[in-house]
Amino acid sequence: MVEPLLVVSGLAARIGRVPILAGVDLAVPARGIVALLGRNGVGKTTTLRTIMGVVEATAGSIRFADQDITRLQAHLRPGLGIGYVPQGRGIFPLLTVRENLYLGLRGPADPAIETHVFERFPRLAERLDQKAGTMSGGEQQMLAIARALMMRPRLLILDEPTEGVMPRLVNDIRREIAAIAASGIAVLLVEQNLRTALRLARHVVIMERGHTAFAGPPESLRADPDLAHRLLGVGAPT
Ligand SMILES: Nc1ncnc2c1ncn2[C@@H]1O[C@H](COP(=O)(O)OP(=O)(O)OP(=O)(O)O)[C@@H](O)[C@H]1O
Repeated sequence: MVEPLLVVSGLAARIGRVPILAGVDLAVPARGIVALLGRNGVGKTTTLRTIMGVVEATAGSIRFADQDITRLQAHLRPGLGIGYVPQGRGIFPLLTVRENLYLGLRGPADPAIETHVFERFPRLAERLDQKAGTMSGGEQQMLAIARALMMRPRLLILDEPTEGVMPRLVNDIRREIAAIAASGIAVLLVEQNLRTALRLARHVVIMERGHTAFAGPPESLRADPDLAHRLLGVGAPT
């Protein structure tokens, strides 16, 4: 059997002295979207930050593309093909759109990727010399996703990409995420909206107080409304 692209097993982490994660298990196949859900504060963001190496794993393992990266330095992880769009986007507001886009690249951009990114996000191509901080939240989110795509990731990790985005752009962003996944990039998505997550994802992982409480296809969650209610505090998913 082919190993999934990302495999997180028994992951534990602390912030300061406080244990935040204890027993996170999740797997992301090479194709499709995996949604990571859970109530506020259960540790979703900390899980993503630990995968990126910004938070140190105190136990468990992280494997990416058949390689153990649990102890790999954080700055080397994007180069393996892991794109990360953090919660709050991580855009540099005083730099231009162009400067933000090329920030992470070591050498010149691949023209094919540039074309692909600008076709996907034409608004950015029109605003290359604009200061990123003057764009709307949704446009900044698109910039953050575009910046991650410039590095040709095999896996794109998105932390609540529609948070703080005006409703008009929320659907655009969701459509782009689906299109990115359809283009063959694996996606790990933290998403607050259960319906959206179930619609987009092929696989759902739900966390509860620092560990994985459920992992399965969206259908299992739809078939068990009590589970969704218990773990997410929401009504039956449709
Ligand atoms: N810098 C920090 N210092 C202390 N505690 C923190 C820090 N960052 C996160 N925590 C705590 O760690 C726990 C997990 O936080 P995390 O942001 O990973 O959760 P989350 O599931 O992503 O929540 P949300 O949906 O609110 O973003 C929370 O209880 C939070 O209060």
